[in-house]
Amino acid sequence: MALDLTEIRQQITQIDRNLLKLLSERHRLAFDVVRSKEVTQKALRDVEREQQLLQELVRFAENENYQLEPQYITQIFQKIIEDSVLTQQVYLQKKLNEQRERDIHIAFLGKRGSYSHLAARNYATRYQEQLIEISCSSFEQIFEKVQSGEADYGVLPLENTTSGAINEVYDLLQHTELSLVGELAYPIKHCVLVNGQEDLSQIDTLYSHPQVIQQCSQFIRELDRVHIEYCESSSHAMQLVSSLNKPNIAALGNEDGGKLYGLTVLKSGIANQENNITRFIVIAKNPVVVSPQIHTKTLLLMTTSQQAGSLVDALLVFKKHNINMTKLESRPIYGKPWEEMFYLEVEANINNPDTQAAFEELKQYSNFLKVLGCYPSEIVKPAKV
Ligand SMILES: O=C(O)C(=O)C[C@]1(C(=O)O)C=C[C@@H](O)C=C1
Repeated sequence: MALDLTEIRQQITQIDRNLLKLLSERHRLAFDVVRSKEVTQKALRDVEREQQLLQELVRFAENENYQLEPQYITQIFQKIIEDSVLTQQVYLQKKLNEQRERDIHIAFLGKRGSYSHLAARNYATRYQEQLIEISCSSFEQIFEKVQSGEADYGVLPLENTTSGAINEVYDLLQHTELSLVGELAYPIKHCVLVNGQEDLSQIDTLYSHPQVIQQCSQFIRELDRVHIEYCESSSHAMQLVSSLNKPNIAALGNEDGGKLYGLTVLKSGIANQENNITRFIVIAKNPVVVSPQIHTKTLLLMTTSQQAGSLVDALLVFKKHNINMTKLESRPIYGKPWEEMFYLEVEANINNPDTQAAFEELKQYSNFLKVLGCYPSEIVKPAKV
C-alpha cells in the first residue's frame, strides 16, 4: 500500500533539516581551515584536494550503492566547496581591510529588482553587511555617488556571457580615480512578465533595457510583429508594465524583480544563451589589500606606442613572468581617432614583488599604464573531475 503523502513529506522535511545541520557544520569548518592556513600561509584554494575529494565521494556513493548520479554528487559538492572557498576569502579580506562598516551604501543601476540591485544584495550578503540601497539612473551617476562618498561601493556590470563587454562601463573606468575592489558573477535569467494571465500571442509591446533585448533577440524574432520600448533598466520596464496595467504589454526582466512589482512570469528561459551570466565589478574610493593566499586579479589600463608589434611586446612581458591574462579589451580613446586604450585583466596580486617587476617592465612598452584595481577573484571555477 502506498504511504500517505503527508507522512512522506514529514520525512523529507526531517531529512532536509538534517542536511542543513550537516551543511552548517561543514560551513563552520571553513573557519577552522582558514585559521589554520593563516598560520601556514598556504593558498586557500587547493584544486588537487578538491579533485580527490570529489572523486572519492563519487566512488564512495557507488560502493555503498546510494543510487546517486556522479554528476549530481559532483555538482552539489562543487557548490559546497565554493561556499567554503568564499567563506575563507571573506574571512581573510575582512581581517585585512578592517575599515568595512556594518551598514554599507551601495549604488547600482535601476530600481529595486534590477539585476544590478540583486548583485549588490549578493555582495552585501557575502560580506554579512547590511545593504543600504542607492538606486541610480545611469552608470555615470554610480561613479559620482561613490566619488562623493554618498555610496561606499558601486556595483556595475562589466561583461555578459551572451552580449560581451559593456563598453560604457569600460569607458567610464578610463577617467576614474576610483578603484576596483571586487567582482561577482550573477546568473541572468530573463523572463517575460505580465500583469495578468494573458497569452504570449496577445503581447504587442515589450519593455526592457537594450542589453536585455539583445540577449533575448532570438526569442523576440520568433514573436509576431512585436514593438520594442527601450527603458533605462529592466526594473523600470517592470515598474512601467505594472503601472500601465494594459493587457497587451510585457516586460523582459527577472522573476525576483517581477515579484516586487506584482507581475507574473509568462515565459522563462528566453535568453539566447542558456548559461547567461553577468560579471559585475565593485568600485570604491580606496583600493583594498588582497591577501596573497587568495586567487587575485588585477585590471590594468594601458596604451602602447603606435609602432608595429608594440602590443605583442607588452603582452610578452606577462608570458615571461608567467602571469595569466584573463581578459584583453580595447576601446577608442576620446579625441584621438584610431588610437586604442587597452584593458588587461591578469591573475596577479599587485603586492607580489614578481607582479611589481612585471608591471615595471611593462612600462617600457607602454605610453600610459594605470592599475584600475586589484581584487579577490570571487568567481570560483569548479575543479574538474
Ligand atoms: O581542505 C582545504 O584546504 C580546504 O580549504 C577545504 C576545501 C573544502 O571545502 O573541501 C575548500 C577549498 C580547497 O580548495 C579545498 C578543500
